[in-house]
Amino acid sequence: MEWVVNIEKIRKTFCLHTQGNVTIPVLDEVSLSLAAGESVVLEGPSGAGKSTLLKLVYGNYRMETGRVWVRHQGQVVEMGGLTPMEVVAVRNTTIGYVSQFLRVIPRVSALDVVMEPMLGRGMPSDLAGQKARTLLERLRIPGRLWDLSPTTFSGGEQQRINIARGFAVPYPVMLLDEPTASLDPANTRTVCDLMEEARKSGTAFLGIFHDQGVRQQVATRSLSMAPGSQVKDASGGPAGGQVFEKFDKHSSRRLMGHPMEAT
Ligand SMILES: Nc1ncnc2c1ncn2[C@@H]1O[C@H](COP(=O)(O)OP(=O)(O)OP(=O)(O)O)[C@@H](O)[C@H]1O
Repeated sequence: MEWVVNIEKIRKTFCLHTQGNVTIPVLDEVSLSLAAGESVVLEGPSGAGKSTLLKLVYGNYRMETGRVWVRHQGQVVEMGGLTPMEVVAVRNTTIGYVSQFLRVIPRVSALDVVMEPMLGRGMPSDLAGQKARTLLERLRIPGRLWDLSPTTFSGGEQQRINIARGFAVPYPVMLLDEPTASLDPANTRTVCDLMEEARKSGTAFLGIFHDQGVRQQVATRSLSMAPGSQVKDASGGPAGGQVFEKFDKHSSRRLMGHPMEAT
């Protein structure tokens, strides 16, 4: 199937300039492609580089080597080669990102935070308001909070505002970094439902979920990231990429191999 994101041999090492130039190698020639309607879940121990990989795809970090190709409005673009304005354009229409933390803007109401991406795409405000209310209801945010700034909301409430905002408009690609971290089971189920609805409409997900039950529910494919792992393919030889273990939900088979391989 045609990819929407193609990560090609990316390498990332952090250098802590203020701490004696200590270097932290995180990603070593990681490759992965993501197709429309797929939900790829990244697994691996803390520090394996899962969040770093998402941030590289989103254009937050620069990679040392490698490329992140993205299909954006009929063109193929390479995230590392874009200007900041071009990165913003890709984020507005092609790649959505939901982390566990809401960047709260003081004095902007929860309803406005959720409506903003819809208004940004030209949706009339009455329709945007209606859709925002539906999302807030689905995510069980009490109506008395809708007109308040989320500044004082609980961690879980802020996280649900973030999710409502993230799912307010459709994106071909969504990056999810622990979006259910502080949620109760009912709201976690709602997030899984929102993901499934979007996936069926063609959204490709690349996500991190520490809850194994959520991972099993949402993944169509799982990739295991091993920090500092040797570079091997399924036959044990060099593959030019970090080892990933793949689990194909539909075939219920465990596969070992290079992540660029088709599943
Ligand atoms: N901005 C940064 N500057 C320096 N080092 C960083 C930075 N971001 C991440 N790291 C380091 O990179 C490594 C990978 O971090 P990352 O957050 O990607 O791991 P993770 O697999 O998402 O972990 P977790 O499951 O704990 O969230 C860690 O050792 C971390 O200290």
